[in-house]
Amino acid sequence: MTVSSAPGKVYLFGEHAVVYGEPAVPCAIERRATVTAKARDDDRLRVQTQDLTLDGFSVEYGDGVLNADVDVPRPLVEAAVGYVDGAIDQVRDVADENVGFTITIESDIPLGAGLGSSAAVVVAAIDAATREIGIELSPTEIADRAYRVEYDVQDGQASRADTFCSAMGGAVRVEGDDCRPIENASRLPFVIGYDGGTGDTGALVSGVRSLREEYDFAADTVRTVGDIVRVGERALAEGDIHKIGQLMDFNHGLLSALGVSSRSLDAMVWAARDADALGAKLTGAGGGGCIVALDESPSTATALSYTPGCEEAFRAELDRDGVRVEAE
Ligand SMILES: Nc1ncnc2c1ncn2[C@@H]1O[C@H](COP(=O)(O)OP(=O)(O)OP(=O)(O)O)[C@@H](O)[C@H]1O
Ligand SMILES: C[C@@](O)(CCO)CC(=O)[O-]
Ligand SMILES: [Mg+2]
Repeated sequence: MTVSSAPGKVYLFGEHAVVYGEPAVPCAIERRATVTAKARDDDRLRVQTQDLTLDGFSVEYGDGVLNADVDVPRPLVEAAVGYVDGAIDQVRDVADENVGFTITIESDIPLGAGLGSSAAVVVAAIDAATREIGIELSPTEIADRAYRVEYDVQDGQASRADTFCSAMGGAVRVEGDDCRPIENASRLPFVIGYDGGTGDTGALVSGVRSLREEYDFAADTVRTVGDIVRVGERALAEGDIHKIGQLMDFNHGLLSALGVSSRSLDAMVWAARDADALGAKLTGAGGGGCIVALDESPSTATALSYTPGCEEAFRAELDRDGVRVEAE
């Protein structure tokens, strides 16, 4: 039995635009997905997951047959196991044989809410399952294989940002295939607001793609997000936290123009701004889920906890650890 974990993330800047080759800066946070992999005698895959939304179900499949042990609609089960299934396909590709596994997932990353739960689950699953059969992949190799899974599940519309960040930890910079850690990133006082909802990453990415194809000004908006990131990474290197906050606000405005915000995300962003946060924006695919704000004081978290539509507000520290083995 092997246990590995990998962190979720927030985007300081650049989600969506990163899909079209602009740079982005995601930062790993101390909320993790933990995956236990146990090799089986047969070549089947059994997935057990404990999660707020899925509320604990397990499925088993092999030979194209999928059995859920609870009465969950089949499309939901298929969607839910798509990432794990893809991760195990990658492990089988590395091993060059059809190894079977029982996979158990525990995660404190809200699902489908912009904190990169999918990337964390895939990265941790690839690490745990390869180690379980005696193969040790480097974090960059895990990131690359996890990216291929996200790319497939998101119908060919994915960047390397979430998976690279989860595998490496810390703050990272991703531009196309160029992925690198940001050394000595200044400490950022992240506060997260969560509306309890989710966004469909694939559908939101498709929406931005259509706007970009239809309007030159939408394509310009995507490029402008890239400009914000380029200025933002200099502010990050200089530790200019006020400028970082201002650029986060600008980035949120452009994401909103691209149609990926929502009433509750906007309400949480404005609650944070009213509480004198240095900046606030949605994080990840949007549509519903989480915002990230910068505030050293408790004001933003308190204001968010009284904001209608905000289900949970919490502080998140940068997690310098990427994927790591917890038990072997
Ligand atoms: N605890 C879990 N157990 C099983 N599958 C999970 C778990 N957490 C996440 N997943 C998988 O990840 C999917 C959610 O990924 P999605 O990309 O939509 O959102 P996200 O990664 O949380 O947010 P974003 O990509 O915007 O940062 C779930 O539908 C499920 O397939
Ligand atoms: C919206 C997006 O940019 C981030 C989702 O966390 C999609 C991706 O990069 O694959
Ligand atoms: Mg995701």
